[in-house]
Amino acid sequence: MAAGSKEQPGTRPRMSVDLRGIGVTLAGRAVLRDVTARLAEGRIGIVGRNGSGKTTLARVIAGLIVPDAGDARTFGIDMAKDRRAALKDVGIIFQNPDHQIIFPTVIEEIAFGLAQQGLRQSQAEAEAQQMLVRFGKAHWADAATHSLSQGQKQLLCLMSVLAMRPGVIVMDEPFSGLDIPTRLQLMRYLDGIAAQVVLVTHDPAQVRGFDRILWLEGGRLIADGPPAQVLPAFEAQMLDWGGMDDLAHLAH
Ligand SMILES: Nc1ncnc2c1ncn2[C@@H]1O[C@H](COP(=O)(O)OP(=O)(O)OP(=O)(O)O)[C@@H](O)[C@H]1O
Repeated sequence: MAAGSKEQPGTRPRMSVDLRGIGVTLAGRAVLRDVTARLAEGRIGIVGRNGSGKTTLARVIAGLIVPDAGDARTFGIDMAKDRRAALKDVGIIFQNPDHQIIFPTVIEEIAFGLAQQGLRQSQAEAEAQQMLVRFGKAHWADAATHSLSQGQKQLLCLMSVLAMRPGVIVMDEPFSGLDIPTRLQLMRYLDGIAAQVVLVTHDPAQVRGFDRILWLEGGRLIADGPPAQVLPAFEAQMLDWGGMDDLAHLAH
């Protein structure tokens, strides 16, 4: 684990996810409504209840969903229209690593994205091996991906995305299957990377040290600000709703 291997802050790219009036309707239901935010900070947390629209917003940012209303740009580019730019500039880590991993061995999985970016296979595998070394997992190279635990698969997804050096990494509940030491190691590692991180979570503890928090409720942005301002209100509201017996307050 190379938690100490911080990249130079100066290498951090100019970052900007620009969301203007984003609306998404799925199966006839408004899932996101008029979400506007310009995200220039290095660490952004998106919090909200089940069904509040967090994953949908993460997918819009990554260019995987075209909004029905509004405009979404990352580094000035509409990632939904320019998949080549999206592949280069935006990394996404899904909630379920089984939806992401496609290759039989670890080294092939990490090398794939690098080859897609234009590296020769031998070069891609050499860089993939370096990424494994960085995480103290050189011995995983030939391991069968299906034999990894859920947490190990999440780590593999993270290494695959980091290897491609995206400007923005969008992570949807990336720590859900991880034990505490692995989660802490990964969070420490994330602290040191140059890319902008947009992290979706239910758990305020995971984003307390972040620069900015977006709170979604019913597809709307109901709070947007520093963690010290947004998270206490979010936690109080969650406890309040959690204490109610009226299930109508649960997400749809
Ligand atoms: N493909 C789809 N078709 C229809 N409805 C969808 C689709 N995807 C999501 N939804 C609905 O949109 C709403 C928001 O879903 P989303 O996954 O964005 O929420 P979330 O905040 O990430 O939830 P969770 O915390 O449970 O992962 C939910 O009510 C969900 O049922």
